[in-house]
Amino acid sequence: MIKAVAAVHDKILILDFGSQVTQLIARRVRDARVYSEIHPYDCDPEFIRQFIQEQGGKGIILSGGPSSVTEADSPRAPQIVFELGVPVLGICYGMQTMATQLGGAVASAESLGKAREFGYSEVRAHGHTNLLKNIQDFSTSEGHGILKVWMSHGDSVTTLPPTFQLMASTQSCPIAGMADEVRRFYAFQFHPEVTHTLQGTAIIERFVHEICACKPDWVMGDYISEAVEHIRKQVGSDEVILGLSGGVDSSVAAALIHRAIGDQLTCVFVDHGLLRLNEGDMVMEMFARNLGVKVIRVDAKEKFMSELAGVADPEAKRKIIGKEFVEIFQAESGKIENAKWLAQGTIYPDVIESAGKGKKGAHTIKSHHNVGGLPEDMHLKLLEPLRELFKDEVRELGVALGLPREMVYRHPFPGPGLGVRILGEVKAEFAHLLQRADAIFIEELRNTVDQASQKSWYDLTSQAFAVFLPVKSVGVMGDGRTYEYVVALRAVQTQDFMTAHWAHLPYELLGKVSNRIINEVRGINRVVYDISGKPPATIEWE
Ligand SMILES: Nc1ncnc2c1ncn2[C@@H]1O[C@H](COP(=O)(O)OP(=O)(O)OP(=O)(O)O)[C@@H](O)[C@H]1O
Ligand SMILES: O=c1[nH]c(=O)c2[nH+]cn([C@@H]3O[C@H](COP(=O)(O)O)[C@@H](O)[C@H]3O)c2[nH]1
Ligand SMILES: NC(=O)CC[C@H](N)C(=O)O
Ligand SMILES: [Mg+2]
Repeated sequence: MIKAVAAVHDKILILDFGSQVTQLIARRVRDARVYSEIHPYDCDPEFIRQFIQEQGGKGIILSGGPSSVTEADSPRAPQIVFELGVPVLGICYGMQTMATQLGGAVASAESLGKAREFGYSEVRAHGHTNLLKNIQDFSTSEGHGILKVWMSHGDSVTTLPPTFQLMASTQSCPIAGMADEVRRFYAFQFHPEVTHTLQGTAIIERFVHEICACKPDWVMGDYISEAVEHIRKQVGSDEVILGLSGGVDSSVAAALIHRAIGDQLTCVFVDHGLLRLNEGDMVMEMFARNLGVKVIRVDAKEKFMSELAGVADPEAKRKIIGKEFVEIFQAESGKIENAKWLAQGTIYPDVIESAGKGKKGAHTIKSHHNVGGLPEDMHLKLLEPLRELFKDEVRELGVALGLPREMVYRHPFPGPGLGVRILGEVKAEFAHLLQRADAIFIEELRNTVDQASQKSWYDLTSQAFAVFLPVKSVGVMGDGRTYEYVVALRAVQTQDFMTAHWAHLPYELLGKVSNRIINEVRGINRVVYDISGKPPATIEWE
């Protein structure tokens, strides 16, 4: 979250022990319209004291994490967390360290002779703590409340700390929740922050609104004014270059930064030859019309194509594209006096999927060009005001900033563009074929309205595009033999782009798109539809 926040909001401190889903805790707290900040578990105790006693902090949440409290030197919460008199919620590792620090005991699955527990579980909610009262998914014939939750742990609390009572249990995890209602310390072994825990939002809302007594007063309008103030402080009188793609994120970042620093911002739009059909002209036109921001268009088609020639490996291509982008940004910044910052529309999913930097044990799925690909010696400082937001929040912010709906609700388009949609080696010839096939697909999605919802299939899908497969297959057209390339269509539905379903497009629509592509794009004689979800596939093919 933006750190320079006025003390007027009630807020929650989240201490991060390195979980993959810590951001989701902040997300759920934000959904409850309460401001929160994430800080590392080992931050200065004096910072924590000030946060709580001087800046409106009303409660603390301890995240999960990959360590095991049973190991020597594993992380602990600063003791002050338990001494400030505010409510504390421990989640998974957060529960385990709370138990350990307050006099309970934790053991590993191995030492207990049990299996580790990952995924769906049903938890019995015991007693009537203030946190869980009347929150349940269903109740059993004996009248026990049951919560459907998501678990991900090896260790478990085996002895409650003195003064704690049992709050939840499962067969395999007898202490799945614990509470000390006098001190208002609560903890769960399961993860209330993930959407698979159906009552998770209700639990987090109960914690922040009722247990911590935070006012639900955090809205996008505040986000804007606080982000604006923060950007002004950070940038001072420096000039800022922003990588503008015409996509949602960089457009919203541009509007936000422009609101903060006006003409100190110059946007750089790179045409790398791997954009959608006519995209370059459209982006320039859209910006001139809507934003009143300075935009420079850089034609780098030849440079990108020559650097990519002969390279087939997806990660290698991504790294080259990332490097070329930065070189252009550096070169452009050299032309502007006092340009010291590179702004990008990086959002939270880019950050997690790319590297999970600073997160022990996190895997790199793919290097998003704007995160993994930046060189060490870049002389520009990074300004990324959307780095902790999810896509739907970025859209909400865009609307609040007054951007037109057509811009804010466009499907995302990856920075490396068709470079990761032409499998293997990128060639200009393939890019031309793909641009036309893709444009037909998008046009038909826009023009086909679903009767039930009265929405177009473009609006009913989160992202849709064509992929070029560099394999040839045999066909017959006009009695003649063809031997040409294949295009795959991809359309997905997703909320946060972290997981996605393939879209069940109507057969008639798919049929029409296939017909048009094969008839109109000479060089393609076969169209297939991708029916893989994410996971196990990803949205893009590379
Ligand atoms: N052609 C481009 N020219 C300049 N900068 C770009 C270009 N493509 C991507 N970028 C930079 O990389 C960032 C990440 O790209 P990404 O595609 O994730 O976001 P976006 O294009 O702003 O939004 P969307 O996700 O809706 O496509 C952008 O915010 C932008 O700063
Ligand atoms: O700006 C970007 N630079 C990249 O390098 C990149 N790779 C994937 N994407 C977009 O991220 C979302 C998730 O995509 P994946 O499921 O393929 O990882 C989808 O929306 C993808 O289009 C990128 N965006
Ligand atoms: N998700 C977590 O916080 C896991 C905590 C701890 N590493 C365990 O396996 O039990
Ligand atoms: Mg984009």
